[in-house]
Amino acid sequence: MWRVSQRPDIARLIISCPDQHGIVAAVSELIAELGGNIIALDQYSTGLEGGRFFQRTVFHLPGFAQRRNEIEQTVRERLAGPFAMEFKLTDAAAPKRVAIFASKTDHCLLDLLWRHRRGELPMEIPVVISNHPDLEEDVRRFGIDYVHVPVQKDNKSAAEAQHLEILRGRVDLVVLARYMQILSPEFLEEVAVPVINIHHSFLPAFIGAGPYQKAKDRGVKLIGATAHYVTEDLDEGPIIEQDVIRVSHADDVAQLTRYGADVERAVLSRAVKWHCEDRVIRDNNTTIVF
Ligand SMILES: Nc1nc2c(c(=O)[nH]1)N[C@@H](CN(C=O)c1ccc(C(=O)N[C@@H](CCC(=O)O)C(=O)O)cc1)CN2
Repeated sequence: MWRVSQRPDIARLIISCPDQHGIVAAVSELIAELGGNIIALDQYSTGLEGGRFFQRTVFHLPGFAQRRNEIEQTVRERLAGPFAMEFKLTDAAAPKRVAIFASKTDHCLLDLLWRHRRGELPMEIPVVISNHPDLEEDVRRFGIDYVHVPVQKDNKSAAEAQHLEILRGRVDLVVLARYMQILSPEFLEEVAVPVINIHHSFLPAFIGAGPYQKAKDRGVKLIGATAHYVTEDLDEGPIIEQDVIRVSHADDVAQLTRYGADVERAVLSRAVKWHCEDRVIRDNNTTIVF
């Protein structure tokens, strides 16, 4: 039994544009004219008066892979131009190429590798990069390449240059699985693909380092985790997914860290899966998740 995400000839058209009458009709008519059959469609509008419209359309189109360039050009001419539309046209059968960055903490990294091995995440993992050697053996057991790139205060730009050399042309997404180095604006510009981070707090609470200690000191009754796109503003990027778990006064920081780890890895895996399925659309500093 094919899962939709694996079947050949399944395309996804992701659009955003100023809202106006006739967008859904125009998209549907064009897909039908091209010989496609819509199998899923989600849309959202922030309002007709000056609002923006977002839509994710999944359709079956025999020979899509061979006709992709022609279809993309037709979408550009018939939709993007007339509706001032931004769009992305993807092949659902083409897994996203995802590089994972990690430091010493293993739970988020191993959760992604384990779910990937089980076929739960529609992605390929060409490489894991870490600023520590600790996790190399674990990663290689999954048959995945591991590159140790040490990072110190005085060599950050050289380390990032090495990262870019490893990643160039090989990835569609970078995931920071508790990677404990702040990425420079230059790196984010150069890598030119989305970067997803898991922050171990329920943002916007407790931005930056040591959120579990901050949570303990504040006496919160809920702790959480947040997966977000990375921007140069630390932990302030568009939120993709969050979750929380109850805690009590009796829990010390070590217990908060243990409870939090389960939330972090579930939140990150959901965010990565939804991104790989083209379900997440950025709208300034927020996201729409279909
Ligand atoms: N440009 C960005 N880079 C990173 C982000 C981000 O949002 N924008 N998120 C962090 C992850 N993170 C919290 O989730 C985080 C990681 C590291 C630090 C930090 O202070 N790092 C120090 C070095 C610490 C060390 O060597 O152990 C530093 O980089 O100087 C704060 C928050 C990942 N990167």
